[in-house]
Amino acid sequence: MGTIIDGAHWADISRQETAQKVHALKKEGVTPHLVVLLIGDHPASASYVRGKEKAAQSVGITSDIMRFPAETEEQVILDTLDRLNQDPLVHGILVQLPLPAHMNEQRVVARVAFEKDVDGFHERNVGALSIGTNRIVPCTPLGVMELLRYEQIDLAGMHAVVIGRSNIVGKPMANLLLQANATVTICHSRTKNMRDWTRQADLLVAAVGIPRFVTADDVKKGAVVIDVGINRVDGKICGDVDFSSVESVASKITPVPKGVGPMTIAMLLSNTVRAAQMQQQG
Ligand SMILES: NC(=O)C1=CN([C@@H]2O[C@H](COP(=O)(O)OP(=O)(O)OC[C@H]3O[C@@H](n4cnc5c(N)ncnc54)[C@H](OP(=O)(O)O)[C@@H]3O)[C@@H](O)[C@H]2O)C=CC1
Ligand SMILES: Nc1nc(=O)c2c([nH]1)NC[C@@H]1CN(c3ccc(C(=O)N[C@@H](CCC(=O)O)C(=O)O)cc3)C=[N+]21
Repeated sequence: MGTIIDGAHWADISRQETAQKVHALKKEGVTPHLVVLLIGDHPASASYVRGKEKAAQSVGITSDIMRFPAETEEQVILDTLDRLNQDPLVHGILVQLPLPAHMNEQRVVARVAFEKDVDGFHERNVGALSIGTNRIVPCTPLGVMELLRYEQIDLAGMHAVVIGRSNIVGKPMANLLLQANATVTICHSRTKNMRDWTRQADLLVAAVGIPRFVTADDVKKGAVVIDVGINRVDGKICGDVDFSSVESVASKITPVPKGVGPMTIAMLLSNTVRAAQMQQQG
């Protein structure tokens, strides 16, 4: 039976490190400040955003949530972002996704000043990650890398298979694993005979968005399995991995909840401090 990776514990450790950095910044007269834009009434978003607010407070980061009705014109959001970009007291800006259908996600995300883009979604931050001059790295894949580091998993030479190629998770995840010298395979909805790939994985990262998509038959004995998925089934959240079957095959596995999710939030705080530090240094 595999060891369960305690994401809640590691997120706690990470937050303590971040709190110390916040303390040091405050001595220099800088209080890291995060602004979250919540547009529309996507039910999960409201609860995530409250979680972010609470976590920020716990490490001494101040935060504002700006709420906009779903029918808000995109221009209002763009103007708001322009103002926040100019405001020296704002260090981090996050636009909660998904956006209402009438908004152009790419255009909105591109409007956040890249220095304040604590999600790491701006093309400048994406480009930096891609050429290895990392600036701000997307929270979820960064959180996975931190978990692997805390668990002392040496990725060099490992075959890492990532299921999913989104800009938020799959692609940056693959880039980070490549930087850590893993051999990386990315699977997606057009991959043929996917099991042939996943069964070769020493590290398997599932970021698909389908409940319990990965089963024991997809996993090599002794593999490390990271479940990024957050799915709501019958009012409960579950991952993209069929935990009960895969647990007995994997050497280590993240649960859902209390796996990658809490690390994502911890990395948002860390990115906010990083952004404040970079703005402080000019
Ligand atoms: N824990 C956390 O902090 C976070 C969790 N999440 C969760 O992670 C999951 C993935 O999120 P995200 O990347 O944004 O999702 P997307 O829907 O943007 O991407 C899903 C990816 O999975 C691929 N895919 C879909 N169906 C299959 C299939 N049958 N076989 C193989 N690949 C498939 C898609 O392929 P294609 O490109 O071909 O369509 C796509 O690349 C979701 O459950 C989400 O809720 C997301 C962000 C943060
Ligand atoms: N601009 C933007 N940035 C994001 O980072 C972003 C986003 N939009 N939109 C939605 C996704 C999803 N996401 C999660 C973060 C934490 C948990 C989390 O902490 N989950 C807890 C459980 C929470 C619960 O019980 O509902 C856990 O896994 O233990 C989940 C999901 C960030 N996202």
